[in-house]
Amino acid sequence: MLRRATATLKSTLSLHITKEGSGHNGYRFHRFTSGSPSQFQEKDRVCPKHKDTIIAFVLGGPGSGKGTQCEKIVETFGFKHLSAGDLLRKEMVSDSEYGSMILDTIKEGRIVPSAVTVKLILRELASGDSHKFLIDGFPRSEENRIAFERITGSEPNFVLFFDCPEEEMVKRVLSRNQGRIDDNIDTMKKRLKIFEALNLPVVDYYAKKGKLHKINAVGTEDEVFEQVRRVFAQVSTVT
Ligand SMILES: Nc1ncnc2c1ncn2[C@@H]1O[C@H](COP(=O)(O)OP(=O)(O)OP(=O)(O)O)[C@@H](O)[C@H]1O
Ligand SMILES: Nc1ccn([C@H]2C[C@H](O)[C@@H](COP(=O)(O)O)O2)c(=O)n1
Ligand SMILES: [Mg+2]
Repeated sequence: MLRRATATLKSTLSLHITKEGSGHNGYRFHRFTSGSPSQFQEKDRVCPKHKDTIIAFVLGGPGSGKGTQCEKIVETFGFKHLSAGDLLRKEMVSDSEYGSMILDTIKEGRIVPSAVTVKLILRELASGDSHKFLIDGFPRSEENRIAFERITGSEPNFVLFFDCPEEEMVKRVLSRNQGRIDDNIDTMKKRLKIFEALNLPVVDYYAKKGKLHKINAVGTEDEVFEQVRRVFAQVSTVT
């Protein structure tokens, strides 16, 4: 039987979790004592305890269509969608002490420190009773990946990668029209460089582990989703 969460997330970079407990979905919390991911120890772990927990990371360059496809996956396969970018934007406009740091980082197309992003993701993983998660736009770097794996002690079940030519990504971002501060050509150029330098190594890492499902992101939304559907049919037989 699942117990009610009693964990309190203290709003600090050091990710202190002051009480032990578990969420409806079985995420257990342990006491955090350290600040940097490299300092996390075995006892600091936040573990998915629900035996059927499924975590899929959703990767791809800026504008490759991650968010669009995640919405379709939610409708069709009932996953909970966590967008790291959306969580950071929400945190940015809240009263958070990290607000201005997140704003500056996103404007410059850089990556927010993992301690902040992982904390926001863990909070979502532990809330509600879902146990099937799409984590969109994360990990964006090896630092993100290592922090998540150290803290949760778990790896994604599988990883989707939306492969899209730069030219197409630029076209999509510049016509997105959602008022995002990073949807301009200067920030986009920086985001593409960061994507290549920091995110592609993560993509390679999961490819080598046999967890990566590469999707051709060029085509209509429905054409792309047909490929996604095939991946879910395949993984549902092995997860
Ligand atoms: N297959 C597609 N063909 C054409 N346009 C698309 C396609 N998929 C998504 N788009 C459009 O491209 C834009 C970017 O898509 P989306 O926001 O899903 O990308 P993203 O990968 O989440 O980007 P970001 O990393 O910047 O959040 C949106 O305006 C969306 O409507
Ligand atoms: N793991 C992440 C995810 C996102 N960010 C920041 C930097 C991105 O450019 C921005 C927007 O993310 P998106 O909505 O495009 O997924 O948010 C980050 O620092 N770390
Ligand atoms: Mg997105």
